[in-house]
Amino acid sequence: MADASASNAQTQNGKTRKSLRPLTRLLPYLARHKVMVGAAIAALFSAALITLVLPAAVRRMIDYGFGADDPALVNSYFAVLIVVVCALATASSVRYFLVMWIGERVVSEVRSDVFAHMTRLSASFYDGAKSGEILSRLTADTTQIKAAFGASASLAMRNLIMFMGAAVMMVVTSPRLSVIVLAAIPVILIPILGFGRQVRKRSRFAQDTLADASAYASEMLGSVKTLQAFTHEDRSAGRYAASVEAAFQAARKAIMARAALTGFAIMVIGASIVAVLWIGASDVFSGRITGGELSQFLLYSILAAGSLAALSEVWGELSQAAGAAERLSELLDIEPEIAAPAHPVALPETPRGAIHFDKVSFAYRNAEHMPVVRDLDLSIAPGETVAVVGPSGAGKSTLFSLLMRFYDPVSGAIRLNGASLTDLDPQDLRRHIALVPQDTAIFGASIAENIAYGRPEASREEVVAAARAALAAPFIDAMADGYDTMVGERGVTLSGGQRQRIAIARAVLKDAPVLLLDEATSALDAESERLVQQALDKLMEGRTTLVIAHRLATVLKADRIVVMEDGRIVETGTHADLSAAGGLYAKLARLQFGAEKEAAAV
Ligand SMILES: Nc1ncnc2c1ncn2[C@@H]1O[C@H](COP(=O)(O)OP(=O)(O)OP(=O)(O)O)[C@@H](O)[C@H]1O
Repeated sequence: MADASASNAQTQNGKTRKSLRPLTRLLPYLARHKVMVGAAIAALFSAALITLVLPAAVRRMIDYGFGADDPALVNSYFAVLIVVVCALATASSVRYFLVMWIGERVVSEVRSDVFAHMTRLSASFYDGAKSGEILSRLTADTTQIKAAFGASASLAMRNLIMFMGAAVMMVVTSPRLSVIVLAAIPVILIPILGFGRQVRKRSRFAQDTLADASAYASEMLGSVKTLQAFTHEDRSAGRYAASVEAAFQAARKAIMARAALTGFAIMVIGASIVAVLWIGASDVFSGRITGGELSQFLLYSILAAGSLAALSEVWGELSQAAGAAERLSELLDIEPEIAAPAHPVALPETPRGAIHFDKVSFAYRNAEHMPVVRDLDLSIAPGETVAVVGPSGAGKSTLFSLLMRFYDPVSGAIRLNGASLTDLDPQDLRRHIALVPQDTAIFGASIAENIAYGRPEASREEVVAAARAALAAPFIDAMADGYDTMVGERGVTLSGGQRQRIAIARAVLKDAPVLLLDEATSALDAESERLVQQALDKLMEGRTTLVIAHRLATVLKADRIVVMEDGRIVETGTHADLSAAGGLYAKLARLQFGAEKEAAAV
């Protein structure tokens, strides 16, 4: 799989980038707005053509208007000029509106598509990706594309039309002088292409560096308390500054290449204009052309030169946007590993869930040589509660991930209600499972919205009922705005016990037949733990429950205890059986629950 950082490295060597071709990826977005694009092109053509009329009008004024010594004629020329100027103003403003509209429209659709795509990528992609870097692609790269599709593309087209029109008119006005000017064009164009490649390479590098810096910033700001606790302020600031500096240096090089390109273009163009004036002036003296014709020619050559200079700048910008489009394409090209099959089986509905692990083996992709689950067989009857215990790193949470189909087993099969998970639509599967994780994700929204995450269409009454069932209602009612209280980003304003009860309320609302509980006791005081335990007991009633158990109360209540070690099930039975057997469970129970027993005895 091409993870984000690996693909950076792959494209940084420049092999895959030679042209503006990545921009073609965006053409389907333009195709959705054919009318606006057509109107923009029409406005663009009109504005360019009107501009091309101006020098001819000036020439007629000089040669006939002033020469004819007829004020009425001069007046009519000026009147026509005003009309031309009005038409130019209208066409230009319409062009500006349409072109900018298209830029904004396309980029908002690209952003939505990239985000939607990212939400579907599998867990294994995120194991190796940096969310900050992806965020940078979503914002910085799309902004560059907006510039390209808005201003730059229209500038390019306008200047191309202007250049071609002006060049034709130059030849019409004076073929002799045109030869001098047109001879300079290849001298300008060839270096432009060379510089363009340089700019593209360097700006891609600048964007990549910036994305790395963003990834670092978002990670550090996300755990700012740890950062401050270890007094890493200066070190982190230094590291970020160094990344930003590297991005600046890369950008500086890109700017230098562009500056050199602009200077070079202006020099060659200016020199050829001076040469034209020189020769043209002597032609006027010798009567080969009129003063008006020379003015007209000069205006056209200035237009042509201006367009060419603008084109060289636009080429740089479009190249930058091509780099950005390429980075986004890389993201869009990553296929989710876990996807619904072409013809997903509908999950057989039974009141509760029956789960089968059949010779399941699994290793994480980034540690393929280290199987985390080995040849595991486990059947859980509908409505049964199975407690999974085992030392840290035994593979307990991985079992949950496999059941939610965040990953697929390397071998073996997992079945829910008799259907293999790989035959199901993952969304259908996950609708049947409620997960209460160890570390609950709380979002920067209201308490009610956070609970409704379990079932977004739930009514306020249902949310309140779920909060009551999860014993979260008392602390929510005590808050200033009750269910409308906004919690800080990632729920920083809630305590550990409160967060867990919100997670339980979500699961209550989801009302799924299978419940996966990852117990966490470390964050809770005795009172909160009692409340959380009561809420969980209620939630487990009548559901098939798989619980990673850390509490004695849970294992005592479970129908069966499964003991895992090194990805294998090493013991199965009840608390009494396993304690008597004197194996791993007896040892774990002594260590883990011994203190609880003593506390209970006091
Ligand atoms: N995303 C991942 N990528 C690579 N390895 C992982 C990943 N998640 C977990 N592991 C590894 O898999 C092994 C099992 O982890 P798992 O979280 O399933 O254990 P656990 O029994 O739930 O442990 P704990 O009780 O400490 O939560 C560990 O060695 C861990 O390092």
